[in-house]
Amino acid sequence: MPAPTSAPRTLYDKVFDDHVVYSGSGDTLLYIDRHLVHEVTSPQAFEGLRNAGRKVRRSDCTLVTVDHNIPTISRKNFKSISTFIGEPDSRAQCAALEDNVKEFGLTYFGMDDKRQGIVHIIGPEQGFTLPGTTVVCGDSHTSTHGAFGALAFGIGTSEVEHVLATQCLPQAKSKNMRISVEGKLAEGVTSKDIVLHIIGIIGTAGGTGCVIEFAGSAIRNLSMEARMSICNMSIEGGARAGMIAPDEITFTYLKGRPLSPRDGEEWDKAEAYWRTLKSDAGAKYDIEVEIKAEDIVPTVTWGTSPQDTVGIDGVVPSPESFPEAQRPNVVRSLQYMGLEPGTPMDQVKIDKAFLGSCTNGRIEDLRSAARVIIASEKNGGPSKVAGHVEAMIVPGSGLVKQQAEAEGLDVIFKRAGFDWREAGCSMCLGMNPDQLKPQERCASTSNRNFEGRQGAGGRTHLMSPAMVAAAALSGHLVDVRKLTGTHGGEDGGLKITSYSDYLTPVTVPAPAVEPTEQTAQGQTPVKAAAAASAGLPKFTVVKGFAAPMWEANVDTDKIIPKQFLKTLLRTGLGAALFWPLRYDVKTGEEIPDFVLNKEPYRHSSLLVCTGPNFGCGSSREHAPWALNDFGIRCVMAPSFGDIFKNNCFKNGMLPLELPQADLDALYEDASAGLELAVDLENEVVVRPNGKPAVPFKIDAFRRHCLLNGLDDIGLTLEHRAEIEKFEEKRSAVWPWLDGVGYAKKGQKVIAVPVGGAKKSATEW
Ligand SMILES: CC(C)[C@H](C(=O)O)[C@@H](O)C(=O)O
Ligand code: SF4
Repeated sequence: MPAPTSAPRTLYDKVFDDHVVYSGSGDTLLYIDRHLVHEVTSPQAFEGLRNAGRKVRRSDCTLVTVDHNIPTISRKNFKSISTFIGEPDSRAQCAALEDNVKEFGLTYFGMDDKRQGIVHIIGPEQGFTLPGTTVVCGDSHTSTHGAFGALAFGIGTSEVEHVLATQCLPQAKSKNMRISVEGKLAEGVTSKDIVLHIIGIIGTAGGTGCVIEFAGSAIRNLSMEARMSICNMSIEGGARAGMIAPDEITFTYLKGRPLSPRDGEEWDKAEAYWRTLKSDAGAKYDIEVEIKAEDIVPTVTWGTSPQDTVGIDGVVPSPESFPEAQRPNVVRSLQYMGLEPGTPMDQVKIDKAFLGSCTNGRIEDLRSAARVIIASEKNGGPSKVAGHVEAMIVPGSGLVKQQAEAEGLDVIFKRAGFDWREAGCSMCLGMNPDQLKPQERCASTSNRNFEGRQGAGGRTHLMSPAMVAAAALSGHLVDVRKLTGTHGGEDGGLKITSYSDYLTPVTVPAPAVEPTEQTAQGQTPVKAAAAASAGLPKFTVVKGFAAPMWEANVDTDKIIPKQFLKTLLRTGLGAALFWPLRYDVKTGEEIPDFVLNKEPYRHSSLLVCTGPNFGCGSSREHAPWALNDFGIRCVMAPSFGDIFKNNCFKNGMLPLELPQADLDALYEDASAGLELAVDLENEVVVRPNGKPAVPFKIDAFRRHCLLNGLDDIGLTLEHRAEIEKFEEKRSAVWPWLDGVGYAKKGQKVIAVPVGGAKKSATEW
């Protein structure tokens, strides 16, 4: 551990420092307290463990569920995944997860368990997510958990394997960014509007390389649910993570949760530590953004990037209102969205409404939508979902559903014509049967409006749960305040009446299951023989044609869309690389103009993109796998999405950041069909015809690993002694972090009943 410094530190600095296992010339090795696992990004990781003969180091700190692939229809007749999930690839992925949790002995909330839900909803709900912890998941929206003052970030599948095997991750320190939102929110404005407004200002690359701390009075006044919605979308702002300092609101939320520290001495000790988790006065931030709460109005998106935001009182923008370089993107977005510049946003008609996802699938989100329905009815507005609209409400977890039903919210929704579903990711991503049809337009509480995100050709407008409810009732996007009235009041007029005026709220009884002690340490010793590196192809010189691209913010949904994430393999994705740009959605034919469909670029081994933020969005390692499988081993761009960049390194690929002028020159060479050579040994890109080479510098440790094809799990395991020492200290200083789980004392892990044969002893 480094000696604590006396210089003022940020919240992020503090949590980072408290998890340093080892700090050498390369990356720092960080200890990971909590690992959440879902079915999409884990099969190849478990396979990797199996192949290397490795075990899961801390099953007591690992929590697993299914969420992305599962249907959200009634589970009344649920017997098993294999009979319930119709789509073969989805079924296979979920079945693989169930086999893996059995084989590796992990705590799993399956479809017959009320605690199942979207991975980012269940962690906080269970008290698995705690202040001051490091939390990871093979999923970009792991940033959600930062709402508790945790350092929580998305990782790729290779890193999932790394954490399973070692409970550690090599990490470089990110920059500190603070976004302060001061003042009082206007009526009808919610945390979703805050975060959409922020992303509209900073852009989807605004937080690249940073951990954002959200601060200011408007943030401090938010509930935990609202804070989670904000941190959730830090990733849409390009950041590695978002954090909010824990306070009384956090402690009250956590008290009594199944995996929270136990009341009494343990809780007191934990709370005393948590109270130290705030930025010191005078702490330095690399970037500061200040936002006035009163400037924020109910906000919606008009385009195909989360930064394409506009107030509901605004109009669809025209390409001319953007800097010239951005215009082609804007034109493409408008075309995709089927929108005419100048159209008032509140005249945009919708076909579907979706309330759910890890951004807004929590109980408060459902309450907020229910209030709008009641208020509208009271004010003589629409009380039923518009005739041409299909609207669905998908609780984020079985427990959210149970709570909502206890409060009678389901009755309000069903009476108004909303479809009331079971927990899952649902239409946020459309990896399951809930999807938009081509050109269908959806008002959605999710977090991404990328092309094809909710279904091929589907059109997504992001907004708050209150705004989605209002749009569903009105049949078009609308200012929620038109339905609720503008009565003022503490929560922006949305509490003009309460659902409880209609129905008696019932509180769901506290969980019966107590967290129990568990033999965490040493239960999964790593065999020395197994620690040997699995090895990667060496990266020395890669020479060949370079595909030229100019687009900004090429997101991973574009590199490899959701329908290809159901594979259990790392290979075979090359044919689907850039699917939405490469093939016609309707006919499946190649689009002749797309670069990879032209000669000589069908044989590219390099890619030059002049637009920034390549690989932003989701954590899917499928993106570098697809590039690799196609034959592209190096992407050159001005900047990269953080998780994508890491994922490339983990696959022996080089994401090369270069200055704009150099990229422009390389783009020209590439466009002329000339070959380039990336020479890592000498750190130069060699250009054709004797043109001056482009020099570059990459981190020495990364370079060493690439040149030698080193698998960094093996490298981490060389620090076994330091890891064990850290674990000893962790048990002494933060004892509440050990032995979480649902096992009875003496039992190593819970036996998970897969397929509903018998109820888990831990069901509550
Ligand atoms: C499937 C997963 C890799 C992905 C993510 O990382 O975000 C998904 O949750 C998403 O929202 O796109
Ligand atoms: S963003 Fe959507 S798909 Fe991704 S984890 Fe959240 S709900 Fe699931």
